[in-house]
Amino acid sequence: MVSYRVRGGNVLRGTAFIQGAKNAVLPMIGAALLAAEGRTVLRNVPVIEDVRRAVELAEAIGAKVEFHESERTLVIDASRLTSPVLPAEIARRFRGSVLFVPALLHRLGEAIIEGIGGCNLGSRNLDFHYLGYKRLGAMVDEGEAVIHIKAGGLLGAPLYLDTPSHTGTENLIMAASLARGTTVIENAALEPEVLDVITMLSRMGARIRGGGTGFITVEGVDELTAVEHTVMPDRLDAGVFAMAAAITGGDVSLVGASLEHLGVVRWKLEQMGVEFEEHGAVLQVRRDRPLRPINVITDTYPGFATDLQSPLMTVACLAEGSSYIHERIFDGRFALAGELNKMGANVEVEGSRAVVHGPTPLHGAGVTAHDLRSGIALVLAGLAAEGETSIGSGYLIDRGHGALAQRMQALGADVVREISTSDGR
Ligand SMILES: CC(=O)N[C@H]1[C@@H](OP(=O)(O)OP(=O)(O)OC[C@H]2O[C@@H](n3ccc(=O)[nH]c3=O)[C@H](O)[C@@H]2O)O[C@H](CO)[C@@H](O)[C@@H]1O
Ligand SMILES: C=C(OP(=O)(O)O)C(=O)O
Repeated sequence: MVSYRVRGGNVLRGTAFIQGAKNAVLPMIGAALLAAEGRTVLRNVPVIEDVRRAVELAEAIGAKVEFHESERTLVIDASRLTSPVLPAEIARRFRGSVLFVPALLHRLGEAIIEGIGGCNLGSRNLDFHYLGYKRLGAMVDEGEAVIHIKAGGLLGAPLYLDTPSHTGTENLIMAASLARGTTVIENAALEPEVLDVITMLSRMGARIRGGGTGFITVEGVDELTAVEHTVMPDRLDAGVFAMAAAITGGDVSLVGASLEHLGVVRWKLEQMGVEFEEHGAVLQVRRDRPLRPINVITDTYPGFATDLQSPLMTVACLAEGSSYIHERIFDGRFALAGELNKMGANVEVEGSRAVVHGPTPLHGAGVTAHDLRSGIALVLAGLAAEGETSIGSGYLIDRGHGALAQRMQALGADVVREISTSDGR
């Protein structure tokens, strides 16, 4: 059992290194499995549990994978895939397992999905994925426990997404890249991670136009080759460290953060009183005035990222007035409110809306991470709280943030990662 212990009150100052993006590297591992020859090299890979699970899953289907963690580099040899089964015990532990399906369909003609994990955020449907595969010519059998997808050679087709699904767009682009003929995907996702995946696939030989426009055209090719690619920085990790500076009234330099990728998050934090300054490739973030309340509506990119809604809720607890949050992407993403209230916050939730009545001084407590982002949001709460906060289910935080305690400690925070055995030893 992993937990995080945070003693609050320290003002964060110094330099933090932003990791590579979780939500880019997972589809890139899926893309690497499309290459039937050679070895793919991925650099700037975040050392997080989701990547470790992805490595295990790739090995389970026959790929040879080396994760050189200290070099943050993955070397993937997918020349021999041997099993179409994504086994439950690995696949259920992270969402990225769903991104292995296109490679299995092209390389082995079928994918057998025994489970799909990821954060528990309410309904997380995959109907756009399945509908897309069907339109490309696959047969999808959605059983109670196992999903079986079969494809005897995919054919390009016009596709659309009801809403611009992040992994849905990536999966359909990958499926279309080796399908015969042309595929057009309407209402495609615009996230920077999706564009980074398109860049990698294009280097591999895929013919993809329209990334970032919402209309993507893919001309199928016969094969894709193994390449070297550097994963983009993680804008969610950057957003969290910016908010850590904000909540403690600190001043931090973020190496590898991009203001462009932060988008609306930057404007919202500025409205709250946070200052950003770019010094070449380093982003400085500081806050030395009282926090103002904020209104936030989450949306697909370029809207406010739902994954940063939880950390922002924590920051809003210290703002001088009431903040309003409308969560539009997931229908179960407010479990954090109850945990923050245990720490002295006053957050009211009604349906998809939350009101954060600030400012409320926070005090340390024993709290639980319900998902990755509520976990990191509780670490932020602990930084601002009086006394000690203990955050359980820390594995969920480790799914998406590597070396968190060390990186926080480097800024002067008192954050410790602890491991205990289940029998209390
Ligand atoms: C590994 C990864 O990249 N995870 C990210 C990805 O998740 P993920 O790709 O799972 O999120 P989606 O964009 O697909 O889902 C967004 C919404 O669309 C709905 N939907 C999606 C697909 C579908 O076939 N049918 C359907 O109804 C979902 O239920 C959800 O309400 O994007 C989310 C939204 O930015 C982020 O929070 C996750 O961090
Ligand atoms: C929801 C998230 O991840 P996943 O889609 O991997 O569950 C997240 O990163 O906050």
